[in-house]
Amino acid sequence: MTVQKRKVLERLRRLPSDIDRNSYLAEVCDNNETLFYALLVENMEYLAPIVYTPTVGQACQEFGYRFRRPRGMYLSALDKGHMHSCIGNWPQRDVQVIVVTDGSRILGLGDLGAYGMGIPIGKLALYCAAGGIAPHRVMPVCLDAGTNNEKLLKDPFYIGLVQKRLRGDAYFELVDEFLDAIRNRFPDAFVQFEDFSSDVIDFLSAAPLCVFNDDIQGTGAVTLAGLFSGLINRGLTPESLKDQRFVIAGAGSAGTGVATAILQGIMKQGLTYGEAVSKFVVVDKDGPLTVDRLGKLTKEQSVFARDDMALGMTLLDVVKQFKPTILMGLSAVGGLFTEEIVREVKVHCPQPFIFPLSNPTANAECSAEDAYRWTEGECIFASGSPFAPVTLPSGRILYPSQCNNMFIFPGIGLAASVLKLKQITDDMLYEASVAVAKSLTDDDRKAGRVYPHVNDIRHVSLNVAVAVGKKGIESGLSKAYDSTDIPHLEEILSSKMYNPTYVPLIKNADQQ
Ligand SMILES: NC(=O)C1=CN([C@@H]2O[C@H](COP(=O)(O)OP(=O)(O)OC[C@H]3O[C@@H](n4cnc5c(N)ncnc54)[C@H](O)[C@@H]3O)[C@@H](O)[C@H]2O)C=CC1
Ligand SMILES: CC(=O)C(=O)O
Ligand SMILES: [Mg+2]
Repeated sequence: MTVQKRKVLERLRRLPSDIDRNSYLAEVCDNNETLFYALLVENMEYLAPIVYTPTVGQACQEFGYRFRRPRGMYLSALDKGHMHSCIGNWPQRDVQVIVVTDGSRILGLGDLGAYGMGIPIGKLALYCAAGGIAPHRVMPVCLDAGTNNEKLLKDPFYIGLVQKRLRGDAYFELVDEFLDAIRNRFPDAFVQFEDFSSDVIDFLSAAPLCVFNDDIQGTGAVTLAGLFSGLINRGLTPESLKDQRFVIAGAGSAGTGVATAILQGIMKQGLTYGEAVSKFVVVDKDGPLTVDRLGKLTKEQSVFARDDMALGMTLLDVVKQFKPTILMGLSAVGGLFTEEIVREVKVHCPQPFIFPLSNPTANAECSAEDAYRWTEGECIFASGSPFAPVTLPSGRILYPSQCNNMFIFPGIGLAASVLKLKQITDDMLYEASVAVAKSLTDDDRKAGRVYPHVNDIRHVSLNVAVAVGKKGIESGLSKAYDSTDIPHLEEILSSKMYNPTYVPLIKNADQQ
């Protein structure tokens, strides 16, 4: 395979843009899956931004024009009443990990309808390469309930249903029928919900299936991990999480998921619920979440409603009043963190955390270069999509970190599929955060990183799987293993990881 890999890499380097590289890699994957995964495993830093965020965003936007061959299962509102037979037609018999989207909120790009299929495909590429799930055991799914994106409804290449989105009962019946069909054919499958608009998310209790919402749970866990390692880098202990003050811009699935995970993390350091909740201001497009908005907030948002802020306050006003030590963005609004806002944070905290987590790159609340410049290189920076190292005028080089749920979901999927976990609990997610924080190397820390290098993602995913699996077994939630297996978990899980190598077509005499 060595020459083949070299050839593909050379061709990739000669292509003019990342979107061309993305299309070419899709072709490689269609023609030779083993080669594709071998390349991805060995060149994660180079290829993850092409297969995954940020380029996958453009791939979704241009999905119809670039479409060559179907990959994954498209289930539309027209399949209502037939989903059992549709799922029955999937050619592989041992599906263990499913990523499903309805395309209603793709990264920070809004409603992309059936074009959203690029996301389950990209996520599952990482499940295979980083989490070691064999490619024949994964299934990307797009639930096509229509789209409200006028541009797509007029797009001659649009591949989805040309109709407005189903809402209410009609929509939930579609999702229910899908889940029912999965339960019927793949009862032990792990189902990841991805990029569903926050106003329709209500599936986390799809028992007896093991379901996981990546945007809420995965993003929460990965963010908490970066806070732990950032505090350690600053010479503090993880317990000092309880002394931080958080402003989170964005109160959708990701923003509230992050706030909830940190809240639980703080309570584990000994604070009461009331004390912990007072550490947060969560802001949405209308300003801070406040008690006078309670009737209009979701259950998850209501937790963070405050009585000392006013509806309509700007982010700058909030920062001035609350004096956060940590500023996070999950708003999908590119450039939301202005120079004035970031400098204001630094007035009260000399070494703040600045985490613009929205994807893809154009939607990040600020760039790495801006955040470092505006804080004289003193901030801890992490973003959802990768940024290149930044050289300050002094010549000092700073290495931004990538805070993306990609450090969490492949490991959770590995644990869930091997151990046949019945559910993913908050305790497991907390252990996943700790495992990511512990996976940093001395070199990562020396470079000021708060997340592991992406080239280590396979190892990080194994660490996550071991931590989550151990908690799962201890909680009696594994259908396949018990407490006697805990000491051997790492060996068990690593031995089950898919390795992209060619299998000999003709067996040697001693193998026959
Ligand atoms: N780094 C990572 O691992 C992840 C990043 N994300 C990113 O988070 C972003 C949001 O995702 P969701 O929460 O699912 O979307 P969403 O659409 O549910 O939520 C967006 C939120 O931002 C708020 N918002 C809009 N304009 C704002 C403004 N000017 N100021 C403050 N808040 C504003 C909205 O009111 C809403 O509460 C996306 O860009 C997505 O790519 C999501 C999951 C993981
Ligand atoms: C990373 C991810 O899941 C998102 O941006 O939605
Ligand atoms: Mg997502």
